[in-house]
Amino acid sequence: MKLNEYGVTDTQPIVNGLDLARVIATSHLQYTIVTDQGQFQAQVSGRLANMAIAPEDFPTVGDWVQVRLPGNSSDLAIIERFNERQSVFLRKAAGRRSDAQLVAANVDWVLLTTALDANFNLRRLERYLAVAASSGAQAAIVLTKADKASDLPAQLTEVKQIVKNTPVLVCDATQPDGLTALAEFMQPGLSYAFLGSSGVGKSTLINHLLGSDKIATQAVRNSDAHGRHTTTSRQLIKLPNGSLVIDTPGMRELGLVDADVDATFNDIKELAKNCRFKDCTHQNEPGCAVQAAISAGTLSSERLTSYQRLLAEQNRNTDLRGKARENAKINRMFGGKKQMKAFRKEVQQRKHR
Ligand SMILES: Nc1nc2c(ncn2[C@@H]2O[C@H](COP(=O)(O)OP(=O)(O)OP(=O)(O)O)[C@@H](O)[C@H]2O)c(=O)[nH]1
Ligand SMILES: [Zn+2]
Repeated sequence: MKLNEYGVTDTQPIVNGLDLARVIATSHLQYTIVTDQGQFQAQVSGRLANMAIAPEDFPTVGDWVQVRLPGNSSDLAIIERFNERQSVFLRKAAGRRSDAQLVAANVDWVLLTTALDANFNLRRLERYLAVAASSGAQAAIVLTKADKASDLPAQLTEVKQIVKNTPVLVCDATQPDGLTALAEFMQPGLSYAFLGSSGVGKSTLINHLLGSDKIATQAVRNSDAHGRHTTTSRQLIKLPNGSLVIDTPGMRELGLVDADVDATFNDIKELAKNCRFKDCTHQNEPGCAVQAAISAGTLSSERLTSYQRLLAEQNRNTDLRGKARENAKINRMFGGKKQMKAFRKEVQQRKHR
């Protein structure tokens, strides 16, 4: 097994005695990693676990890590360090928790997938573009189900207006050569992730790309430290052409925890520079250049609404994430907010003695 089959080898210096590895699956706090020596089950070192305060402080699929390999191959490898992440995908944790969950790291290209059938939705594409813009990964658009397109040329024109220079790939899984454009786009050694809502055809695409290697999406069995067999689903999938697909469950339902809405709507940002008021909300202020563009037909009012909605959602989530991190820190350092206040009071009183 060669590690460089699992991605473009990272160039950060490796500490003496440690080995470079890539995380290919996670399951609770256990990780499946690949090194030049082969595949191992791993856990994080006590030092890393102690320093961690938020989910993004733990390894995730796609991470490059430095590990101490076990003497005995049935023992766990220990993850001692992280290498710097080139891209990160976060989502809002389920339920009432305002926390973020880390979904994947070091994706080179995020493939924003949307269907050309009745579910075709430009607003959803704008949302995905905003997530991609803040992730550190490059974005491409994958349009699926071309056989069900209502008007392919018109739909393509609409997409291109929104995405500017982002590559656009059209797929039809019902045709023998319907995925050629996508397959040719994907390069060996680079990591890709499909981002798109349920039913747009992501699994279908991955299975077609896997061809006769379909087996690779099935669960892998590993022995853990105690000789028990654990089953983890493989989340970093090697395609026959050498490219890699990161397909973690959370990748399919990203919210806007981390998004760059402004980057995606820089046409509106540019227009807004000409509004009379600096804090114009583009609703009914006099001298609003954005409303003027809508009246002139050069900007659609749907796009403005989409921008404002996404911006509000982004601001809400950014606040939540900052607060969640802050609370986690306080709990770790003081045991809670009350204890922190008591501690501060104590320090103040000492100063005055
Ligand atoms: N007509 C048509 N149907 C397709 C095409 N690609 C996929 N489908 C169908 O669309 C449905 C959903 O496809 P999936 O690949 O399961 O979609 P998914 O995005 O992986 O969905 P989740 O697993 O829920 O995230 C299936 O019934 C596919 O057969 C296509 O190019 N044309
Ligand atoms: Zn305005």
